[in-house]
Amino acid sequence: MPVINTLNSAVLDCLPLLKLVLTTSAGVDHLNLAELRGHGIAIACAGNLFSEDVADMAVGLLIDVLRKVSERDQFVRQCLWPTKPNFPLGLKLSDKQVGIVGLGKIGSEVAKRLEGFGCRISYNSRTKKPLVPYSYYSNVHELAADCEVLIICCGLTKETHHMINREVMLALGRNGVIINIGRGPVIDEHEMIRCLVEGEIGGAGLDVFEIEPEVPRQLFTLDNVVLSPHAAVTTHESFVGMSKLVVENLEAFFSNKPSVSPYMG
Ligand SMILES: O=CC(=O)O
Repeated sequence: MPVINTLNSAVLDCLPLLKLVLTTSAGVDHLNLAELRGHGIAIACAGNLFSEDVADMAVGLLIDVLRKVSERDQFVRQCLWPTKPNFPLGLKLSDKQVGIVGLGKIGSEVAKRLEGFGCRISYNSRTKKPLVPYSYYSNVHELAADCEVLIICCGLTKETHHMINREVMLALGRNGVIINIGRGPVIDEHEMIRCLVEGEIGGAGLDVFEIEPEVPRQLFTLDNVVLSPHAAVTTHESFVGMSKLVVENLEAFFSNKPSVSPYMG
């Protein structure tokens, strides 16, 4: 798994006084956690600060793909409405069987929202959550086979890298939709593009990509794909919250108190 890890052991060896790494992201896949912990360095992150915004974005992308919002927008802007009134039909969101990959805070917020839309929810995660009412699948392939939509909410680790592979996408099927607001490399992007081009899956809403900010040009040509530049967290409110959280973490650190949002993974 390619990780741009600027805080490698050579750099950390030159920083013997470093005691805290404070990242403004919720994901920590850009950090070598074992290395930092080995050097006795604490890690603080955005914690759950962005979860609601990211969940909103997941639902927004899903509605966009199913109801062709961006595609219809282009249709109107390109003045095609008067000449071509029969725009292809969209798909209904209510009653969809939705599989959530990663039922942490973001996944749970997505589930909560989609329950409100009348969707049926199931999920895959490392372990079954004792208190949730949704069906649990220990195997993401089986989850995909039983769902019409897969929403990728998990973080990127060695275990989740390319977890959504060709077989999983084929199991999701020709009408299946993938939404990714987790991390690009959780999906085998090359295979996803092949599946989209060949009609082996129905569509995708993507906020994250394998090698950002490079987005494969083939995706630009596909009407059943909605693209966003890793922007799920970018609300005014989340940025104000993040500024506050950074200050709180620094104040805690310099007062010898525990981090306000320690990375617990
Ligand atoms: O992707 C955004 C984050 O991890 O905060």
